[in-house]
Amino acid sequence: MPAEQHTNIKVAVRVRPYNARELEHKQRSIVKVMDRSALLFDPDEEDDEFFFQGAKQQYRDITKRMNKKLTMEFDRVFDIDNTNQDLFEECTAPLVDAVLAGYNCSVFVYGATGAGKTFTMLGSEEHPGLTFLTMRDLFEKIQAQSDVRKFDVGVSYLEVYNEQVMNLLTKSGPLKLREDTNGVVVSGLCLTPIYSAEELLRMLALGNSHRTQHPTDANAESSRSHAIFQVHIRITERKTDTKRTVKLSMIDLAGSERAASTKGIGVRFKEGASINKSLLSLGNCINKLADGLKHIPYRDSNLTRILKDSLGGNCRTLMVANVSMSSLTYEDTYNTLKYASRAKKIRTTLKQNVLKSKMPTEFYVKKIDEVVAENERLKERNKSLETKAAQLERAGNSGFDPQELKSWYRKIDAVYATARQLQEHVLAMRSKIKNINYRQTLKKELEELRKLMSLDQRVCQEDFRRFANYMSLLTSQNDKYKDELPVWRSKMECAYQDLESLKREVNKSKAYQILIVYVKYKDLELQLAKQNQFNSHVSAINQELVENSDLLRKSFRAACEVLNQMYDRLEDGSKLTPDIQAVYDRLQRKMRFAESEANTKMAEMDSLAVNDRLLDGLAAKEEEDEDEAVASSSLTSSARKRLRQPVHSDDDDLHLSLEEFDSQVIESEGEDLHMTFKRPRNLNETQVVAPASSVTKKPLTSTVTKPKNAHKLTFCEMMTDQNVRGDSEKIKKVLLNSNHFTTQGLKRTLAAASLAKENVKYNANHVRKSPRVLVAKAVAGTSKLTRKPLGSASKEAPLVKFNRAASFRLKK
Ligand SMILES: Nc1ncnc2c1ncn2[C@@H]1O[C@H](COP(=O)(O)OP(=O)(O)OP(=O)(O)O)[C@@H](O)[C@H]1O
Repeated sequence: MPAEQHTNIKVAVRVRPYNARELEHKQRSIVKVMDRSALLFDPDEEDDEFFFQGAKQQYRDITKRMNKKLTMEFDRVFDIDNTNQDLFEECTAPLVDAVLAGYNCSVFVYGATGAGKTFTMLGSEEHPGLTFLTMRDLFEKIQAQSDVRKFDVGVSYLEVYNEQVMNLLTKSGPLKLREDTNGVVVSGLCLTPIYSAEELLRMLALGNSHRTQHPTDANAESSRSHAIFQVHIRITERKTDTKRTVKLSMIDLAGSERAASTKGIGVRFKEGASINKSLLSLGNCINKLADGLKHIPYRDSNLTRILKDSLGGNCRTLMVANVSMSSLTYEDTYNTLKYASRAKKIRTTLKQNVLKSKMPTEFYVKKIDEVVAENERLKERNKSLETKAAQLERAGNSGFDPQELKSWYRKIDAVYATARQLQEHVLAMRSKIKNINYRQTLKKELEELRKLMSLDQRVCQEDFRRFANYMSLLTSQNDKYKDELPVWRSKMECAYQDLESLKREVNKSKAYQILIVYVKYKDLELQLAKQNQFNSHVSAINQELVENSDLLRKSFRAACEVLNQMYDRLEDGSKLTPDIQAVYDRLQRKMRFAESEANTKMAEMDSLAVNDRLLDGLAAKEEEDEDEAVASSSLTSSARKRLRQPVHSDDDDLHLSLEEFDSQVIESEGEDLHMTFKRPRNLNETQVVAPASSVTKKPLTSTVTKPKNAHKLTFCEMMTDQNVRGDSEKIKKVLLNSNHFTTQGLKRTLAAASLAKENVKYNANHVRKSPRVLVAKAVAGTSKLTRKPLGSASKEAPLVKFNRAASFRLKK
């Protein structure tokens, strides 16, 4: 229990200087400040000289009343030159410390109208009053202590006007007063929480602007009400969590006045009466308190009810009595000083407020309301966050347990990793097999060439032995791979089956929507791996080709040198027979033909037009021509064979499933050389380019049903000699009538069929822009051409030759 202290109300008197009106009346001073704590009221006037007929008299003017010459003592007396800052430092700064130590404190100013109460309490911008200075100091000290203590500050600003209690901050009222165990409580008064000195001062300014003021004779800005500014502070010790609530009240009373001095009539008179009534009650209370009486008539007025705590309760109180030094306010000043003297005698009982809250219930009601509102706000926010989270969960993972999804991902990763490893292994083996096959083929061709060119049979036999050894080494290597391949392929098939069953599982799972995306991604990864291997395989084949062609070039150059030397010698020795000359000429022609073949190849590449029959025709013609040209026959034949193979465009892609892919590969092994893999157009599908033989002899029609093959067939049909030679107009119609042809196809075909010139009205732009219109114009029934079987390609020399120039013209 905190110790109680008994202390008297501190009373300070402040004397204000003369105002303009007082100076006008040249009144004498009735207050003389003796020292810091004493003053002399109505001093004896040694300087109050009496003159009669121009001469100074020894005796006083007997018509004048006797001076009171009252010496009065107070806790502090402030003379006219003391400032508000002086008052603050000496009187209210210690109170701030007391408040923060847990004591309730009150400061009220008392005095007649115009005595300087408001000037002292509120001040002006240049001379800030006690309230401003005290509050600023309070907040600075609060700030300084915030490390060790927590402060909750709330303010209220009340006005008692004509006995009615109004809230100056909200400009509302009248409010009722009631009493409870904590003392007098203002019903419906809400404390406004504040967090900085600036806020507090803003509140003060707001309240002041709402205060009732009217000019009186005594004061142009007379406050016609009592203003009570209260700061409630809850102090929580951070270490011990000890709480205490304290209150600092700053009270600016309305001026005590005599009706005569203010000359109030009507409303002003009523105001004055009311003010006087409450001040009279205050005076009574002060008197009784000073006399130590038990019954104090606080209830006589609302002002005294509100000030009950400050006057006779647990409060450290400072009363500032404002007086004017002018004899004009003689009575008021005397009364004020009398009251102040009486008040000085009042003793209050002080005790530190610990735990026991002196905050009004309204403060807690407000606080609880705030907490409840905050709670509601947080609940709402929580609800909306929960809804958002649920939405995100639904959108993001369809409400699935992340752990469950993780285990799915792990499972998918594992199955795909196995499949990928096996796929890589199988494809690598197959690439090696193809490479070895290809190398063997090329080496064989070279060997045949070398044999033809070799003159020394013994050297030839020796070389052949080494060649045979090398070939058998390659063969044994290849056999080894071929033996192993089925085992690995079946493993790969199993892995693919695992993939399929995993996909079925995924399809049935609840997390289907998420997992299917992941599975697709893994599929793409798998296909990409296959694509990369395909690229490596093509590079390896290319390398073989480069090496081989290098050898060929060297051999060919050497052969040509020998041939030329032999020719020169024969010619020099006049041994050049017509037969030899004919062979030589044929060889020369052969070389020219090779040049034209190269041109044809270039044109093919240029236009991407592929005409199997045309090539077949060329090859047939070539076969006819080559009989004696032995030296180049082998190579030319293989070249022809290669030419016979269809050059696969994207249009010829054969879409196979993974299983078909593998079975097809095995069938074709040894036949196809390097066109094993085909670049997948759709990465979700495995694609294989079947070997030429399987396309021409036994098309994989079960899975290959692309309509563009029909285009190819029609194309081939059209290019038969019969059609071309017979009726070029007919071909044109066939072409135009065929809806299997694309613009590009038509263009190429027209070029290939040398129809460009005569087909003036169907120029390239027509063909490109409106093939359908052209088709519509075509003669009906011309498409009923009989199809010739593919194998029945004419052995006759083709009449249709590729016209590259026409093709260029068309492009333009
Ligand atoms: N100590 C002072 N120094 C200078 N001027 C002062 C002083 N005290 C008061 N005054 C001036 O005297 C005039 C009246 O002062 P103030 O309004 O404070 O009186 P009041 O006691 O509040 O009057 P009321 O009771 O009618 O409101 C004001 O113009 C004020 O500036």
